[in-house]
Amino acid sequence: MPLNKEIQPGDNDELTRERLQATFDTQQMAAALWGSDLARKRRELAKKVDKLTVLHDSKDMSFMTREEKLSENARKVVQMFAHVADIVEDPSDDAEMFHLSSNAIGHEGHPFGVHFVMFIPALKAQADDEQREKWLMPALGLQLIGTYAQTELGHGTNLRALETMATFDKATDEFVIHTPTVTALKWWPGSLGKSSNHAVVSANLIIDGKSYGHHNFMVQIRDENTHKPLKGITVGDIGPKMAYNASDNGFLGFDHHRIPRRNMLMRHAKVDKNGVYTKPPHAKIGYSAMVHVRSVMIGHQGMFLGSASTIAIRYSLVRRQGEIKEGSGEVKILDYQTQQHRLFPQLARAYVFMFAGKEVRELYQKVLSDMEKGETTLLADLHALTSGLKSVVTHLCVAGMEQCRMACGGHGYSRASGIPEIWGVAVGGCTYEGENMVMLLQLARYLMKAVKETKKGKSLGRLVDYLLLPQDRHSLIGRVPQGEYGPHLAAFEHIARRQIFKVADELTKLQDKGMSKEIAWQKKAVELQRAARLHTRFYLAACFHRKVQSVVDGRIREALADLYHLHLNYELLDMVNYALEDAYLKADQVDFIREDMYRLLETIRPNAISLVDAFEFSDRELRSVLGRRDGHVYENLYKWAKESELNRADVLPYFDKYLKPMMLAARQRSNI
Ligand SMILES: CC/C=C\C/C=C\C/C=C\C/C=C\C/C=C\CCCC(=O)SCCNC(=O)CCNC(=O)[C@H](O)C(C)(C)COP(=O)(O)OP(=O)(O)OC[C@H]1O[C@@H](n2cnc3c(N)ncnc32)[C@H](O)[C@@H]1OP(=O)(O)O
Ligand SMILES: Cc1cc2nc3c(=O)[nH]c(=O)nc-3n(C[C@H](O)[C@H](O)[C@H](O)COP(=O)(O)OP(=O)(O)OC[C@H]3O[C@@H](n4cnc5c(N)ncnc54)[C@H](O)[C@@H]3O)c2cc1C
Repeated sequence: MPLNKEIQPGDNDELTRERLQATFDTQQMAAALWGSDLARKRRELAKKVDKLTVLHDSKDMSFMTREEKLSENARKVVQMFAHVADIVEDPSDDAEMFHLSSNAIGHEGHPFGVHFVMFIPALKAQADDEQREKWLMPALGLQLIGTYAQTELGHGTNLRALETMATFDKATDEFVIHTPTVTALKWWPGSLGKSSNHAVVSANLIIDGKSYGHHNFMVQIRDENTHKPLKGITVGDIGPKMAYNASDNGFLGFDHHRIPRRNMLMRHAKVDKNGVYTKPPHAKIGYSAMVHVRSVMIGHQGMFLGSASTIAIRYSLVRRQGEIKEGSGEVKILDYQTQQHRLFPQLARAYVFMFAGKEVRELYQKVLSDMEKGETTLLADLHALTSGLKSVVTHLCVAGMEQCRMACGGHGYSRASGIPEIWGVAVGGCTYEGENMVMLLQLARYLMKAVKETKKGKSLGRLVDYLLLPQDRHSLIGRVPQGEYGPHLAAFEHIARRQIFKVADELTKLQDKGMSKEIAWQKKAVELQRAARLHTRFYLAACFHRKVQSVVDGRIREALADLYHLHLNYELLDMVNYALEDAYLKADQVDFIREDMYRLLETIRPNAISLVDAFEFSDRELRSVLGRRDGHVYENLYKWAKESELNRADVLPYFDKYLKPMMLAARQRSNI
């Protein structure tokens, strides 16, 4: 039995030979990546989706208009729910459902995207028991379609400036929801434009003329039967986007629209019938749906980068171009060192992002169950961690995916590669759920508080314990045996700690000179976001270390360790300026890191296909001609191109309408 479990009769021979070189069992690696239970469920659900033709794309989405895309994905999502009990083991398991939707529907969006990822989590965390009964149960039972309407045309980041009003009317025991200006229109919510009939709406709570800041309200926006907007509500689609065009992101305006008082989500903050307001136990508890998405995004983004790496690495083993030694025949492009250097570090990042995604979900679950008991101590840690990870992971993912696209040459630019769409979806993640730079500055706030605690000999939390440790003056990289690469990890720690203390000292100096805290913050904002990035990159490297250490099977651990060591080298070189500034690393150590990285590229090369096969993306899920498991790329690229709508006729009307008359006229002129 070969160790790579993807080998099948009829596959491209080149790929089979590559797969036979695996040093580990790909299904065991899949278990390390996804968790053994989820890996098994993914495998089984993919097989079931393969058999259920009603879940298959009716044609490649690249050849569809937006309306066709919306309709196609609405059709598939309805079929998916109709068959869900036969396909998944536990429909209430978000991870299993996500993988089902990834297989059957893809990532271009569908009417229930925000319903599951924000609307339901908002109800779970913020609705009281009676409200859960009223809306959560119908939402889970698909009796209604919900969205999360927070961002406005004028403001997305600065939530304190949101303008939508929810004014309490004591006489009728109602809130009057109103959009006072054009900039107050809700703008962007997913599935709002044409699909949803309910929304969790963020609006400023106003009682007796006093504003209590924004709170969340349940608002029905469309009639349950006719689907027409209710009186006092204007709603529509905001138009085409870079990608994600099967989602109808929308706008929404209210003209003194009335809802019952009990439509304010009241698990934590409350308003009684006399207009008496009760504060929540934590000022930011109403932000929980955002924290939820930030926590799931990390693993999803890792998956997007894993998909792009799979496509590029498989294709690089099919594509031959040029010779390394003259006369010895064209080589697979993955045999070029530059191609390996382009792709393997992205593969390593995909792995670690998936591991970090798992860790952060565990912390989220813990915080959620604490919150249920009114306990909010870990909320700040979770906010800091998710803010940093969300920003660094999305940024590195899209940079990595772009490398994958370019590594596929011309065919990478074609939608047949599958990379443009997932890149477009992933890059949205740099903006949604908190613009990256803004979220890095949120983490920086936490880090600056941590420095203050450290100076008192205390730690703000587990994530920043390392700030209490003393700084070494010189790195031991290349000075001691490599072992588990401890000196490399220590270098990540050193770089992060130094930048964090450096910027904290600079802030103090500016304030000592009389500058206000806010202006000093502005003067150092770029350095602050750098501190946040370095802290997060250290977290990621340490997470990779924890994962490798936890693996029991020797062959899996060895293959993972190669990726981990490559990651350490590659990322350190990417941040090397920070280590050179204080001469922590010497030039010869940088050379040592480089040479070790080149060695690791060669070590990883024979396992490359098995490391991507271990993601176990089905062809249906990958939606890529270049990334096909069987490697039959060229004949299928030709087949795909023939499906282009432009090939429906040899001559298209625009030729007769514009080009032919122009050429005829030009010929006539030349005959005169
Ligand atoms: C069938 C299908 C099945 C399954 C489907 C499964 C999955 C689906 C998959 C994909 C999903 C599909 C689609 C999803 C795609 C997109 C969804 C995107 C949705 C959105 O974008 S919603 C809108 C998001 N908006 C934002 O993120 C706004 C960003 N801004 C902010 O968060 C805040 O304004 C802020 C944090 C920047 C600042 O807030 P503030 O002004 O109120 O606070 P301060 O800066 O003054 O800070 C004060 C204090 O509070 C702390 N703080 C801030 N936030 C939090 C928090 N969340 N938790 C805890 N603490 C917080 C902050 O740190 C300060 O603390 P300090 O101690 O005073 O320093
Ligand atoms: C695909 C997609 C789906 C979305 N889905 C939803 C949804 O379902 N529901 C919803 O409510 N919203 C949704 N959004 C909106 C999204 O959450 C916001 O666009 C996002 O939070 C960024 O806010 P903004 O657009 O106001 O950007 P801005 O804040 O205007 O950002 C513009 C620039 O200003 C900078 N900037 C802003 N503030 C600061 C600051 N304090 N310090 C330093 N720099 C700053 C930013 O870094 C950025 O460079 C979605 C957006 C996208 C793209």
